[in-house]
Amino acid sequence: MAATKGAAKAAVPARRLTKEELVKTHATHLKKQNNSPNAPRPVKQPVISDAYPASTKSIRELEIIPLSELQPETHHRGKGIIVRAVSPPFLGAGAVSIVEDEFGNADKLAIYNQPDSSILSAVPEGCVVAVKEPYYKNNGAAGDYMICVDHPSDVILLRFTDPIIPEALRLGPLLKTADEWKNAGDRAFIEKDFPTAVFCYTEALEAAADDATFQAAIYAKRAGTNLILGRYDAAKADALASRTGGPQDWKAYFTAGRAAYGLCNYAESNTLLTTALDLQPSNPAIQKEHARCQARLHEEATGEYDFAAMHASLGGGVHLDRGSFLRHTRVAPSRHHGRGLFATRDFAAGELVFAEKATLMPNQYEPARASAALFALVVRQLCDNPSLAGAVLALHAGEAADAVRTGMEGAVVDGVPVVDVFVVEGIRTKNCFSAPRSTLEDTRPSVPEGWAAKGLWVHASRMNHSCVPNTMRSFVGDMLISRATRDIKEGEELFQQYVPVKALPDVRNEQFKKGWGFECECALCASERRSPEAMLAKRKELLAAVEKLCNKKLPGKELVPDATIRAVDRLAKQLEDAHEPDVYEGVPRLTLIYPCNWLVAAHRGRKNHAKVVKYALKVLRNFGFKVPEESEAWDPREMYAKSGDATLMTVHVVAALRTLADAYKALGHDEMAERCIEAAEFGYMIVTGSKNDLTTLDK
Ligand SMILES: C[S@@+](CC[C@H](N)C(=O)[O-])C[C@H]1O[C@@H](n2cnc3c(N)ncnc32)[C@H](O)[C@@H]1O
Repeated sequence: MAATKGAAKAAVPARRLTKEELVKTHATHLKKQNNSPNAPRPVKQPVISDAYPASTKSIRELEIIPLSELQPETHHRGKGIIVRAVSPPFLGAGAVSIVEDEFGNADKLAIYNQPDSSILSAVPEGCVVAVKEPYYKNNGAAGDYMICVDHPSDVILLRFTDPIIPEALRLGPLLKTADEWKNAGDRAFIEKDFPTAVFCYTEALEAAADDATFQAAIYAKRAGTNLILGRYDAAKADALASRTGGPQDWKAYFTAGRAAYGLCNYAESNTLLTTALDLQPSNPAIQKEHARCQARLHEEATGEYDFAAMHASLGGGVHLDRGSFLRHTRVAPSRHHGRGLFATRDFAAGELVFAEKATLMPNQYEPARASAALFALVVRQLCDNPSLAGAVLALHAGEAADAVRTGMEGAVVDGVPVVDVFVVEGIRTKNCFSAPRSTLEDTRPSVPEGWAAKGLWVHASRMNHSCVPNTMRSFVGDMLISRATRDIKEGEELFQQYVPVKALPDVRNEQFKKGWGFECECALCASERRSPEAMLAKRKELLAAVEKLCNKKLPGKELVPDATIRAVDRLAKQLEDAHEPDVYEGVPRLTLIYPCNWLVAAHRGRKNHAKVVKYALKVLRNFGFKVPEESEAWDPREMYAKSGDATLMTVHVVAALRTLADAYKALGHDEMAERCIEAAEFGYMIVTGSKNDLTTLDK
């Protein structure tokens, strides 16, 4: 049954462009193509509202139809086509080729979302492909149509000897002997055309099916090539297949160990590298990899990281060679939604809860490109390393994307894992985090906003959102660090803020609803829901008025006039009075933070230290913290541990504490000043992930 999508079902078109017309136009496009190998290729990111599932059938179960039977705007369910590329590809967001079938019908084939590691990312002229359950669409102009392949697993590169290829499309094998294929593979390898090298070595293996020694050598070559391509599953399998039982097997174990390392499977890597080392105890390359693996296992077990070294290494790349420390947290059903992350032991405020290396994070910090780069990387990983697919595919994808799941995602059909790009995009949007190169650097006032990579951390992704969360995440390169913002008990659910929360409860909940499909029930949102509409309206009105006034005169180099300060103070007081004590007991008062911070800055400019103290304390209170009294002997860390379960930790808390310290110092209250600095530094560790002094805040 053919299924139409969008426009009403059209019949077979009366006229399509002829092969000559197609080839001629294609040739003009090819002339304009940017052939530079380093030219960035755009990514066609799928639009979830157009979602359709990936084919889950083998090409051998489908009815093969001629191109002439394709109907526009139709998904040809139950059918397939087999075609040969008769042109070089035009490479843009996809690879567009002119193809023909066994009857001489020609058409345009656009293949999207193939990883660079696949030959099909740039379909070579002459190769034969099968497209499963093709989607055919009009290209705008009359007679101009295109077969459009979004899911990478919907197109299969056929081996030249595959009996499914119709007689008329057969070229016969280009090369005949195993040696010829091996040599072709070696040539491709030298030219750094690794996908072609893998293809040729595969043909060589087939051609030498009876020669185990020859095969072992080819497996070793293919293992090395797959390792370079980042196809670690295949590299490991090939390496192990290259074993002969002799002393030279150390090479097989060494390659397999490096492949397991690439999969971040350090326990398995350690076993394989140890075997390699047993066979070649004095080999320095194995010793080095083995030591590296031991270091990862140590990090996984202890959570001991040299954060200063991690920051220092960022110049050399953002993908840090570190293990993930996850062992004191676990994924379990949550009463808020699906599954959540839970503490498996007590944590003190400030402690490292977990640290996770990105499952996937492209080194792309340009805001316009970051999302597409992550999407492409997830697709690539699912195609290239099926063993990692489970953890990614298990993530929540949102209702729209979940609706197209067939349950076959990740299953290998026709030799490739089923990859559904709409499910991938759903997973990306619901689970990715924006990551600055370093949160520490990001707290500098001079850093431009919005410069962040997008990445996927499958463990951290399990955390549900709270506006007053008990953990806070930060980044160093592709490492996500999660620290406790207050004391956490064993068994407690862990929460994080998905995005910096907006002050008004209706505005922020609208954002959650739109972005993630939920309404927040954290202590703050639950409290604020108890406040009548009229009070919310009053707070909104006062907030708008005070913001307008504050924005007219931002405290900077010039002194703010007394009259303006008095007016802001009056409005801030009214706004404070519009917070019902029973509703806001023990929870933040977010609308008050902006005017209070403004008043801190205005009074600081006038060196009115007592007023700075007054308003900085209010800022802390408005983030939900119990503020220190001068008369009390307080341990600075208690501010985090003993302020209740509804505090909101941000860098503004650190800044307020530091300003408070300066004001106390100016007033001659040295002890309070010292304690505030200690509290600020402790808070800065929570914010940035590691111990740092406060100097970065000024740069
Ligand atoms: C990154 S996932 C979090 C893990 C998710 N609970 C799971 O089962 O995989 C994001 C999704 O969790 C849900 N979610 C997160 N925080 C929530 C909360 N506070 N209340 C209700 N649902 C929430 C939303 O459906 C959101 O799209």
